[in-house]
Amino acid sequence: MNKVGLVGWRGMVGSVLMHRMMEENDFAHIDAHFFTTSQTGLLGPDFAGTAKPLQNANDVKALSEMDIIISCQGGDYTKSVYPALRESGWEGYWIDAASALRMSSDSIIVLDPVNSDVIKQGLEQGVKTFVGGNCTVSLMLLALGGLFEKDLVEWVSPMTYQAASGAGARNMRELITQMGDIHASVAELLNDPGSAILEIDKLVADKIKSDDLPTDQFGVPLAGSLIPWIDVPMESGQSKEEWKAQVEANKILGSSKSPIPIDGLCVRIGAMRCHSQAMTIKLRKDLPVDEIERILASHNDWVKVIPNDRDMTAQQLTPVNVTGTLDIPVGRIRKLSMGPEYISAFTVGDQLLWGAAEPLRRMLRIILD
Ligand SMILES: NC(=O)C1=CN([C@@H]2O[C@H](COP(=O)(O)OP(=O)(O)OC[C@H]3O[C@@H](n4cnc5c(N)ncnc54)[C@H](OP(=O)(O)O)[C@@H]3O)[C@@H](O)[C@H]2O)C=CC1
Ligand SMILES: N[C@@H](CC(=O)OP(=O)(O)O)C(=O)O
Repeated sequence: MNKVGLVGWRGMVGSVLMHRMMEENDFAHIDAHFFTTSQTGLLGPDFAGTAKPLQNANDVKALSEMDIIISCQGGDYTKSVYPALRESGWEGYWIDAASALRMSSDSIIVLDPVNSDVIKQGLEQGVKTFVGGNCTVSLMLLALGGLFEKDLVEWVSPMTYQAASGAGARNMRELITQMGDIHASVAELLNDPGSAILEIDKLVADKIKSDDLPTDQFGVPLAGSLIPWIDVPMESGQSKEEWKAQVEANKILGSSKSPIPIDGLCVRIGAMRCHSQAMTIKLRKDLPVDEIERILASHNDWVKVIPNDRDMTAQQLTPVNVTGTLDIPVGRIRKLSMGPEYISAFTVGDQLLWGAAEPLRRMLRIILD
């Protein structure tokens, strides 16, 4: 059985990965070894049967005994350990959730329902480094996979509505704390049906702007507000999250030599773990909406076309409906007034499942099979 080293298994992404690996019985196919950067020697988890002491995730020699390593530990860890591991002569498979190695020429960004051909070819050519894509990119490609596969997309402008989880576990906690503090500041007035809504609104606005709302993680209030900037600035004026859309999507699709333009604004909103995206798409030709829907729906097992109907949209095309599932609903598909080749679409996906953990465990199974 292949020895598989798991690093970052107790973090947020890692925990979701462990849960999915248990659901899919992945541990029955591997000899799992658990590593840590901070708890070496403590008893590890029992996902794979018997719990064993945790190994040191910075010990290159111990890592080099693995056939496959999956890391959800983050980019700093990858940057510090991966080069030393490869320099030591290790030729195993490295599967990573972090962005650090995504754009390297010797890595492949994995999203097998969309790029199984690129993955297969890479494996045949001896590629050993496989990285999960940025969450918004993977979720967009799963939703629009049918149109990309048939080369029907001239360009896409995705405008995102990204959940707090993308910024990390502490940010999720901060969002909930902000929500609670805001509610607490007007709880008495809310309980009084005769109270004036403008008074409540003023107190809420004062609370959100006040220094006592916790903002250590996001830097500014998110509850009752939004943040139209994610990640660091690029010279182009894009945020790094916006820059990733085109470069990563085209690398996944294998179209980097003549890239499809993909660009829009990325916005953090007060959702918990589902990213949503409103997309303007220019098609290469005028297609009827029902044909577009058929192409989208038949691309993979997780995409689900939601008819452009008010009630169905409000019930099904939401973070609340999608959270904790692998579903990729896509709806609001209609022609835009700019012309017959212009369509809108809206999609939602769980950014910890298809956005982070799921492509990694599927890559593991592809290597094992
Ligand atoms: N959050 C996201 O949406 C996405 C994240 N990623 C990538 O995954 C990386 C990890 O992200 P994420 O899972 O959110 O990070 P977390 O902060 O949840 O976990 C990272 C590591 O922190 C250590 N840690 C310290 N204290 C605790 C604690 N109380 N509970 C759990 N872990 C603890 C663990 O390492 P140890 O056991 O060694 O101490 C853990 O593996 C990111 O840096 C990013 O590169 C990729 C896609 C999406
Ligand atoms: N940046 C994403 C989450 C993430 O971890 O992205 P990446 O894997 O590209 O670093 C967000 O904030 O929603």
